[in-house]
Amino acid sequence: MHRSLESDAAGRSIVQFPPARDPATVVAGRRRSATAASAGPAGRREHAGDERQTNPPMTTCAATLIDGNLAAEEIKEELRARVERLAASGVRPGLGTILVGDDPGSRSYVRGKHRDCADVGIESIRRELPADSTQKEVLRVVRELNEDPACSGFIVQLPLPPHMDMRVVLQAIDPDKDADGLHPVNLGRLVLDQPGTVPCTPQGILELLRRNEVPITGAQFCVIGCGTTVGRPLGLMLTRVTEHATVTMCHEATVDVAAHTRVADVVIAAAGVAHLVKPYWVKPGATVLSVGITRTVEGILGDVHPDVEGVAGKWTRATGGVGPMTRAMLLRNVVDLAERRAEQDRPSRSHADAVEHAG
Ligand SMILES: NC(=O)C1=CN([C@@H]2O[C@H](COP(=O)(O)OP(=O)(O)OC[C@H]3O[C@@H](n4cnc5c(N)ncnc54)[C@H](OP(=O)(O)O)[C@@H]3O)[C@@H](O)[C@H]2O)C=CC1
Ligand SMILES: Nc1nc(=O)c2c([nH]1)NC[C@@H]1CN(c3ccc(C(=O)N[C@@H](CCC(=O)O)C(=O)O)cc3)C=[N+]21
Repeated sequence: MHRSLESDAAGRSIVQFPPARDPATVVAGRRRSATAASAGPAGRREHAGDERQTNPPMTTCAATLIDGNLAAEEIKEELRARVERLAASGVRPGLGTILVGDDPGSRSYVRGKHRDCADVGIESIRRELPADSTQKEVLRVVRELNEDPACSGFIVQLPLPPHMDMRVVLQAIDPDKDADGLHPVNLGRLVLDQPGTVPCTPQGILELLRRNEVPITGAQFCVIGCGTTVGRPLGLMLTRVTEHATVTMCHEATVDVAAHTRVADVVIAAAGVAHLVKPYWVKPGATVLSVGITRTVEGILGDVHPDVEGVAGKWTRATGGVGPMTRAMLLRNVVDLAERRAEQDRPSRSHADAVEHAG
């Protein structure tokens, strides 16, 4: 492998891409000449940067777009039926959100979550605190929702202001009300393959793959990013015996991420680095999901370069893919929690029988 290596201030190796004689640039060159007569709209070149980093726009053999909005709508339809059944037994699920500060992105996510709740009949419980609140004040609201019988599950919108310790706040959530699946008990249950609440985004990714008939068992996955909300739990889920995928996890110290993505049947980009995955990083026909988000003045940029469309078999864009599924899975977690609680609160059949006999 030919690549140029440098070291950063911490002495870690940095790979310069594209390396001058990297074999992938040959692939990119071949693609360029093969498609020279079918150049796509000029607008698709806007983030191309170095010409050698990206393939030219390809209008032929474009990847099939995986539609997260459609799958999320199907899931919401399933949830509406479950919510109606709960309502018939006198139970209304409720989702709580705790938003600290006024980050416009976070505000917009939370708004979206409550719109979704209204859409399927889940009650919304909103708590908002100013950015300069103390951690103690946030913990008080966490405890309040832990105790609130109307709240089946809740989330603390991340990131929290820098003066707070996210771990302390997440640990204060009752694990049986942890709608995000980010409490250490639920992450521990995931490691041990025990029932519990599973984080929304990896759950949404698996659901999206299943509904779009992307093979999982035996497939080679490359997950870029091992953060707590996406990459790390996704790796755990993909390697359970029920999924049995082979997974390579990449992170900032991975020397040559492209070497791992190029051999993958499925690439999941969850690093939060705009347009990280270039077309020449992708095995032709592979499935590529864009999860990481970078907000810019021009709008949302995903971790996957738009020209990947010309190489992938199936793919998602930065929006309309994994995002709506994350929201749908949050609703599903809340309905799961409400059903579990209703089951626990119902007197068991044997107990009810015993009462009847006694009477
Ligand atoms: N679309 C959706 O529904 C959702 C999107 N997101 C987005 O997904 C992204 C990931 O979220 P989260 O898991 O919380 O992220 P974190 O910030 O916790 O983790 C990011 C991970 O990416 C790795 N990384 C960063 N830069 C590179 C790079 N150049 N090459 C390889 N790996 C890299 C980091 O490596 P290291 O471990 O070495 O630091 C780390 O493991 C974010 O952009 C977030 O906004 C999150 C939730 C839902
Ligand atoms: N406790 C917590 N749980 C989270 O799940 C959580 C979080 N904090 N902090 C931030 C990230 C990010 N995240 C997204 C959810 C939906 C979309 C989504 O629906 N996006 C739309 C576009 C939305 C827009 O245009 O702004 C789409 O992809 O089509 C995106 C990102 C959840 N996160």
